[in-house]
Amino acid sequence: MANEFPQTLTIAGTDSGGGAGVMADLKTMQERNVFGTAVIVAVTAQNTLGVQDFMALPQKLIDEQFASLAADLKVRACKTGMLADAEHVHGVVENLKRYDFGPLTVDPVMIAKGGAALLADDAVETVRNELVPLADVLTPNLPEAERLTSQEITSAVGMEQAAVALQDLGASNVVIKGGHEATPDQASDFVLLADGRSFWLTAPRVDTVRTHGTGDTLSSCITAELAKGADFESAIRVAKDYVTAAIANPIAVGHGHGPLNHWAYRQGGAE
Ligand SMILES: Nc1ncnc2c1ncn2[C@@H]1O[C@H](COP(=O)(O)OP(=O)(O)O)[C@@H](O)[C@H]1O
Ligand SMILES: Cc1ncc(COP(=O)(O)OP(=O)(O)O)c(N)n1
Repeated sequence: MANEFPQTLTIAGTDSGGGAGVMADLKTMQERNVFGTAVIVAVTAQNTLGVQDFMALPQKLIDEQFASLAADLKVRACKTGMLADAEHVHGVVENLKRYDFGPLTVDPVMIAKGGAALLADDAVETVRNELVPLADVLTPNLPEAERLTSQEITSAVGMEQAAVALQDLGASNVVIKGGHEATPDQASDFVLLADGRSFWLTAPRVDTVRTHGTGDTLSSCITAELAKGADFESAIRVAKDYVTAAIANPIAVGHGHGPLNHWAYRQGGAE
């Protein structure tokens, strides 16, 4: 039905602390005026200090969540986040091939800011071979781009080369996030679009530890914009402004890597 309210889907893990994973995704989707749904792949015991424990759900229950959504809702865009291990990456890929949930944004989550592994080491190959080729948008941070390309990235040129390598693996549009870059002044992401055009998105680097869930927030905002019909370039540009505002207007929550301010963009926070 053409006039159905835009519906989105996140396929990821939960964060009991509310700052990352499915929680960050749904907050972002709500703020961007789309209806958010979720397939939970893993449950973490997590707060701003780190990940204390996690468990992936049985694949059968994950398959059933996909089937429930497909039987009723009209999802227009979806994203993946924490997928835990090779078996679950493969199971999610099978479901993404089975159902049409619109353009797919893949955030290839591997390691949380506190250092906890959210993807088993041997699953990187499954992400590279099975999930990346399905990605309409791929949003690795620098360590993830290095793992996926098996290349060390030490410069802007290295980010540009990695984006090309990731397109060669089958991703259509690539955003290499520079949050982990050692630049004191700017947070710069490199974007390579499917048609070959490329550009840098640059924002002032905020000197803060409240950066929990930045990657999730960026990728779920891209998903929300795509669900509303935006083209890939516009969706990525809005998402960069959204995450920048959410980082630049911090809220005091927790004692470690605090979560973002998901209201900031709507309230006219620095973009
Ligand atoms: N301190 C910061 N100041 C401003 N922008 C930031 C900061 N840290 C990250 N970002 C931005 O947040 C987004 C997510 O990047 P990143 O933190 O690298 O992802 P991830 O959470 O997956 O590690 C990117 O647009 C990046 O440039
Ligand atoms: C359940 C869950 N999913 C993803 C992450 C990582 O999120 P990210 O946006 O990369 O944020 P940081 O971990 O870098 O803060 C997570 N922590 N938990």
